[in-house]
Amino acid sequence: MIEVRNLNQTFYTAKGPLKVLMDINLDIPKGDFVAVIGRSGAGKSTFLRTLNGLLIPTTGSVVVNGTDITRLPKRELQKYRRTVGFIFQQFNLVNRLSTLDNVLHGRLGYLPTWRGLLGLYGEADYRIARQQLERVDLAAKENARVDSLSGGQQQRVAIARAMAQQPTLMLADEPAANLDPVLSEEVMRTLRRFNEQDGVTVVINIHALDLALKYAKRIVAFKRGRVVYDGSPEQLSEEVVDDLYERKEMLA
Ligand SMILES: Nc1ncnc2c1ncn2[C@@H]1O[C@H](COP(=O)(O)OP(=O)(O)OP(=O)(O)O)[C@@H](O)[C@H]1O
Repeated sequence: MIEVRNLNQTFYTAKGPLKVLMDINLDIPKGDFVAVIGRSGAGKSTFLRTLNGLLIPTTGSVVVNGTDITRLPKRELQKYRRTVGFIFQQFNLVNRLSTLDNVLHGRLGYLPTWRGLLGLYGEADYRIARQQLERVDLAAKENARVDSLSGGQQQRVAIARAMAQQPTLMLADEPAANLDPVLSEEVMRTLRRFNEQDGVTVVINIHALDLALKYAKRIVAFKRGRVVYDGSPEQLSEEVVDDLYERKEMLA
């Protein structure tokens, strides 16, 4: 369970303070699948980075299973981040390495640093990595250099790597943005499958509203740093969407 309380994020820029998140209050129960939507600059990525402990909020807290992760000592924060998978728009794989080696990177947080540096993974790490590769249908490609795979396959490798972390929370920042519509659906289906089969909580930033409505269990809409909708995909009305994307203003 994630409890976001009175979260505010202000960046102090050369042009003065920039309020990016304002008074965010959300409860995200285990196993939820949340799509965060909103216009560019609404604060979606900033919100995700706060959930991952990458950003310390200006004020407020993010309590995960009883612990406020925004004020953790470095070591504890590293431990927390081991349990959070992060999927990026640009896949963030190591191109010159094999598919399997990339998935094994998901195990690094469980290894002492020296073993990680030498790539000395244990049997269990290989087993977990191969299991995840199988689940994304890429077992046959384990020795292939990852940059020889298609974009959709690379994103599936990235998902397998995140799943190899055995995360309780999976964050994804526009994971389908660089993919064609068919591959985008495939990535969303994969995330939903892991969400349902493993009970992993998923929070995803996404511009494609159709995919958000089809695959998420819950929509959270941000407008200029505030939550303006939090509810089911079914109940998200045209009016809210128009207002969110300021469509009427744009057409006027
Ligand atoms: N570290 C930072 N320092 C200063 N400003 C920042 C920083 N990070 C983000 N911003 C600003 O905060 C605002 C919100 O950015 P954010 O990336 O969270 O938006 P977003 O909703 O994810 O947008 P997009 O959909 O384009 O990714 C933007 O104006 C951005 O320029």
